[in-house]
Amino acid sequence: MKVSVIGATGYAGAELLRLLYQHPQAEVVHITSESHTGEKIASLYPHLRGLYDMELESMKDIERIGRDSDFVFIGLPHGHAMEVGRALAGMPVRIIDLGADYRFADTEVYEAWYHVPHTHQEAERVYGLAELYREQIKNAKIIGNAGCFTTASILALAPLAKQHLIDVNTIIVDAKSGVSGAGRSAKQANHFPELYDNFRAYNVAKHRHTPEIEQALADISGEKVLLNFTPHLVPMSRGILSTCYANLKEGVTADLVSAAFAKLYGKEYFIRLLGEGAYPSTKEVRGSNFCDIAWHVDERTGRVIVLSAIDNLVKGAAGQAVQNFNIACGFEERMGLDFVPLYP
Ligand SMILES: NC(=O)C1=CN([C@@H]2O[C@H](COP(=O)(O)OP(=O)(O)OC[C@H]3O[C@@H](n4cnc5c(N)ncnc54)[C@H](OP(=O)(O)O)[C@@H]3O)[C@@H](O)[C@H]2O)C=CC1
Ligand SMILES: CC(=O)N[C@@H](CCC(=O)OP(=O)(O)O)C(=O)O
Repeated sequence: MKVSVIGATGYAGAELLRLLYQHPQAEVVHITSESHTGEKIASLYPHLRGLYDMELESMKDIERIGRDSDFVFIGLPHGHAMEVGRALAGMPVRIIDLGADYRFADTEVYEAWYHVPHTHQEAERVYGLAELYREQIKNAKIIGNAGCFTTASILALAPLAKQHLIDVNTIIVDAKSGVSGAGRSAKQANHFPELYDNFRAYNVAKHRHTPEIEQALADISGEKVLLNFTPHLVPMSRGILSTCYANLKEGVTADLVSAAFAKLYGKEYFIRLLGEGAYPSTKEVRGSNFCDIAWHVDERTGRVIVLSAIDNLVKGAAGQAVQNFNIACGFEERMGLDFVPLYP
């Protein structure tokens, strides 16, 4: 398959190049950047030196890139992928967008939280969370790859929402991310003295991943879902740990909770069920496409606490995009993704 990466100079795009390099069925034909057109990717990411020889191109001639490609991966900030999607709409090329433009079924929700007009409302799109939307992904023209915090949090709660074991309107998601989640461009909050030896929450009660988690859990449970999501920034480069709380319904036991996880994920290679009472950690999934999940039933409070860990750049972005690419192509889902986590 000929593939191109739009926005190859971002952290998500560069991680895609790392993964695609050793994918046996993908050949990268175009990589783009608007601010480094004409340069080699290794001048920006020396870890890729010797691996990609082509120059970064502008995406101005996106139709030509689309004609040359079976798949286009987009790693642009939200609001920009829609322009690419519209330009390629009449062509056979398929699209996997790592940003938020194609994640929402209801574009009014997107507009309300992202504060930009949705300019490709008619796009036929599917939500790209591989384990939960596999059937829809198979034939999709446009895949809106799930977000990073959202992947960790939805996967943690989906079995309980699906089996109606929790009151979905009592959910609290408390998540922590490494700083690569914020992208490569310089921001004061990500400056070393602000980050180092520090730990803080941000965007409380207003983070854009809130409606994305609500959308997926509502779809899975068949109920309207309102929840609280609080992200935190941790001074590490990669990794997300999501701690999710919900009230258990009357009579729900720890065994029922464990059975719900086994039923939904028992055959999922990339979801590793650590079981009741265990503790996933970001380092145990680092560099891999795994999502490690454990759960704790607190009989005293009647709550369940689910913990999930992913690498934000892999299962939370580029790895999931390749997993979706594999599904869309009918390839073995693990193809090019069978990494042992980089530990310690
Ligand atoms: N980082 C992460 O962990 C995750 C990121 N994502 C999503 O992936 C996308 C990229 O994120 P990330 O790689 O972190 O971001 P970066 O800030 O690291 O990279 C952004 C990329 O977009 C390009 N770009 C920036 N502004 C514009 C513009 N106005 N027009 C065209 N291109 C532009 C940049 O290229 P250049 O300036 O060279 O042209 C660069 O390639 C985002 O939508 C993000 O939400 C999703 C999940 C996780
Ligand atoms: C640490 C950090 O800043 N994380 C980003 C989320 C990651 C991202 O890029 O957003 P998507 O997953 O929706 O694409 C944030 O909170 O906005």
